[in-house]
Amino acid sequence: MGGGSARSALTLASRTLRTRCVTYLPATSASLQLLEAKSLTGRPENGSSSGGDQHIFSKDSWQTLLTFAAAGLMAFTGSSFSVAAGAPVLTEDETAENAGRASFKSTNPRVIFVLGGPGSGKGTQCAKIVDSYGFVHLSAGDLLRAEINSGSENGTMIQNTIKEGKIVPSEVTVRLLQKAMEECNSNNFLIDGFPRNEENRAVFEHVTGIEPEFILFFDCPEEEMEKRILSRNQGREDDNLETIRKRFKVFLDSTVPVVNHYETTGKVRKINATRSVDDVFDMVQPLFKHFVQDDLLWATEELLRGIDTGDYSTYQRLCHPKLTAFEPEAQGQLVEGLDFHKFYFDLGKALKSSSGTHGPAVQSTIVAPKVVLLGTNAGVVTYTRLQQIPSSPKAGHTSAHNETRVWERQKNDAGEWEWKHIHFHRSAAPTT
Ligand SMILES: Nc1ncnc2c1ncn2[C@@H]1O[C@H](COP(=O)(O)OP(=O)(O)OP(=O)(O)O)[C@@H](O)[C@H]1O
Ligand SMILES: Nc1ccn([C@H]2C[C@H](O)[C@@H](COP(=O)(O)O)O2)c(=O)n1
Repeated sequence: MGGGSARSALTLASRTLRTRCVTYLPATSASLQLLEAKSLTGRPENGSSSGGDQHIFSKDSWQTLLTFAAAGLMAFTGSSFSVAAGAPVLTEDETAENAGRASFKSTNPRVIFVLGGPGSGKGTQCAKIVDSYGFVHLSAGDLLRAEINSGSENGTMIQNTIKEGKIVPSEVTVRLLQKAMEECNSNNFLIDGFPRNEENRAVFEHVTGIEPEFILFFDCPEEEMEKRILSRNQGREDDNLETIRKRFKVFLDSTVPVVNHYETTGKVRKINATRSVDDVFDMVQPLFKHFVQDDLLWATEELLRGIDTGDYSTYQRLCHPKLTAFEPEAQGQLVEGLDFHKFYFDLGKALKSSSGTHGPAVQSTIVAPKVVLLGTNAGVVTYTRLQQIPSSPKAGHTSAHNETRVWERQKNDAGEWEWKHIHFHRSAAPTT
């Protein structure tokens, strides 16, 4: 499982760890950091002989920071993955509850507002982003149309407002969006056609407290949008020339000021939407790749937390049943499947219950992570893992391993994207 020795498994199973809040300090002195990194990791590429441009930390000061922070070598505000000793032990029920949660659902949803004139291609591009990047698409217009069709008490008011090309009162739209987000087992949302005006923006912010990651803005001339809408053929009541013209005016008068507001915060990502659907998507994709990388790192952190806490259900949920691995425990053999790894979880549990130990927790820190995507559905994460092991072989001992973990993104039975761990390689990191 990549969790170390049976002794460490005992400690892993004895406490459950909690991730600390993360803050990064801007690093300022690369040369000093490089010098100290050498003394910490002993990586030859960190030495002066390999030259300042070749070492792994030189381009990413935050990665360097992680290294020093992990070693307590500098003023420290966190690491990409650090766990607090002394966190409460989870009950069996709590562990089971964690296991049932969606991988990336947290209290901090990732929201992207998608704006652009009527017919600029928002819905079309959102569908492609959903397909490739696993976001949930919430179209404010679709939610309002569904509300009309549901026969709700607001239905007639919404219908008349839409027919007029006007904007529905914000509390109605925000309530629908909030409900849809809550019902969704995801943390990544594309909110399309919203906020349509300043009031939409203010009410959403007030009610949800969510700040968008960025605003994806499709820029398209009116003639092109008009042409597209008139040949859309979806039977929409507002796709007639008279209403289209009104919608264009509302867009200019009410939505463009919202875009301008976000311009001042540097959050607008403007895309030229006049080209073909595929060309436009090519311009959109770079804005989403780093989310996939973040999620992959997050999945890796969750996996390590599962290992450190002896939480086999988390491990099993994140791993493909045919996971393959090279690790020191396997004596140079490639092992396949989860049984080999489960042994250490079971052993840790058994040792814990026989000794009744409640020592401090094992603490894993990921140092210098690199995430390489292979398309949008596979990726490789490499890093050095520092494990602070309270009891083995001597109190406070730190072990260092280099780990390479390969992940594949698959759709589960509910049609949701999930990362599955399919292969790893773990070796002792050189310490001199
Ligand atoms: N880049 C494009 N080139 C040509 N046609 C496009 C392009 N993008 C979308 N379309 C077509 O234009 C029409 C409008 O696109 P879409 O429904 O995605 O726009 P929208 O911005 O979501 O519109 P609305 O705000 O009215 O809901 C659709 O018929 C779609 O197939
Ligand atoms: N935030 C919103 C979004 C949409 N509407 C109404 C008014 C729009 O003309 C209509 C259709 O929206 P679309 O599908 O074009 O995004 O829905 C609103 O009032 N407030």
